[in-house]
Amino acid sequence: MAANYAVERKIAELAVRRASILTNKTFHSLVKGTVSKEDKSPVTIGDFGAQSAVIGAVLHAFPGDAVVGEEDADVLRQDENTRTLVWDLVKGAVEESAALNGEIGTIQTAEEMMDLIDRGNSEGGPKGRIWALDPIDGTKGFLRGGQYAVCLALMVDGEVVVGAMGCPNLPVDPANPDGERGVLFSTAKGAGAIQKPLNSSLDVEGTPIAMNKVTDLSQASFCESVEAGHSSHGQQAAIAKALGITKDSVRMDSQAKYGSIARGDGDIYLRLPTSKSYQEKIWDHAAGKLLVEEAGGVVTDSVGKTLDFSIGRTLRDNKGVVAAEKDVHQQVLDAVMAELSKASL
Ligand SMILES: Nc1ncnc2c1ncn2[C@@H]1O[C@H](COP(=O)(O)OS(=O)(=O)O)[C@@H](OP(=O)(O)O)[C@H]1O
Ligand SMILES: [Mg+2]
Ligand SMILES: [Mg+2]
Ligand SMILES: [Mg+2]
Repeated sequence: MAANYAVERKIAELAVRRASILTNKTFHSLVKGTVSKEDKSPVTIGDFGAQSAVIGAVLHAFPGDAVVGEEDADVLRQDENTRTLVWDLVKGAVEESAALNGEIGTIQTAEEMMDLIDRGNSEGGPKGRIWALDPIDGTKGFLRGGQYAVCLALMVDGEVVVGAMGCPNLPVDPANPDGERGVLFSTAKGAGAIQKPLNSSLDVEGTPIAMNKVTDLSQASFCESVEAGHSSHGQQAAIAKALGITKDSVRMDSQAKYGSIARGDGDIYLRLPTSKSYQEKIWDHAAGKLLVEEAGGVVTDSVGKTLDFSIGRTLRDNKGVVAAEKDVHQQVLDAVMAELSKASL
């Protein structure tokens, strides 16, 4: 019988929940402790804190597992002020999530916190149990008050089998955008996908989610990145035209895009390569891709190849992402390939 990964999924949900408490606190505090990384992208005290909160939970439950995490603790080891800010956050989140600590443990000291962050240093690969973690996906969105997500997935022998995603700023009910915010998505391979309010009680099972059945592609809508540097907006507009799509795209940061199409807020998510050299990171796609597949979608790269999570920290054998409901994915992919081939002529 195939493994159902119910325990891993539960732990992933609890880990993401604890980290979301932490990021939500950072979001509402004046101090974000933003530091610029080597590639000029931002990282905040929330990113570091969330990485330790999640890895602590995963390793408490599964001490032998490996983790590919986006961040490392170098800055915190060098800069006492930032370290103290992050440690205050982590301590607070651990205290506030006391009801979860029996299953996901605590973090006792700033040293332990930094060691946990650095346990995200796995190189990934084709064998064994490896978690992929993006402690804050869409850090720019986080800083501008838009969408962001805490994203965690388990890969076994290079295949994504569990995903959990906390989206603290996403409306629980898309029809009521001014209502309650904070959504927890989760999924396991072959077991479907659900969403529940991030602050629901622990025994709430969640509501199954499914992609829209698209019968007429011209009525479909895109979910797209905010940053023009992350996906080519011009080519996307041309693809929309080719498919007869006239609805405005919904723009949002982070893997909340995968969550949104998985629950039917939009229909298609494209990430069109903007540079030949950029390699997508596994933590930017692992949880979201399984959510979409388990909600009735297909996810490939921009030439129709399966995303290969088994070759390290990046998706270096893939270019871009095309995610759509399974009956229309091929049609969308054809339009994407036709448009991208013009650029290489
Ligand atoms: N050049 C380039 N091309 C493609 N992708 C890039 C690029 N640079 C960064 N990133 C990664 O994009 C992650 C955020 O993606 P989003 O879809 O949220 O982008 S956007 O802000 O909505 O445009 C972002 O994730 P976080 O760093 O976790 O925020 C990056 O890993
Ligand atoms: Mg980043
Ligand atoms: Mg990211
Ligand atoms: Mg990130």
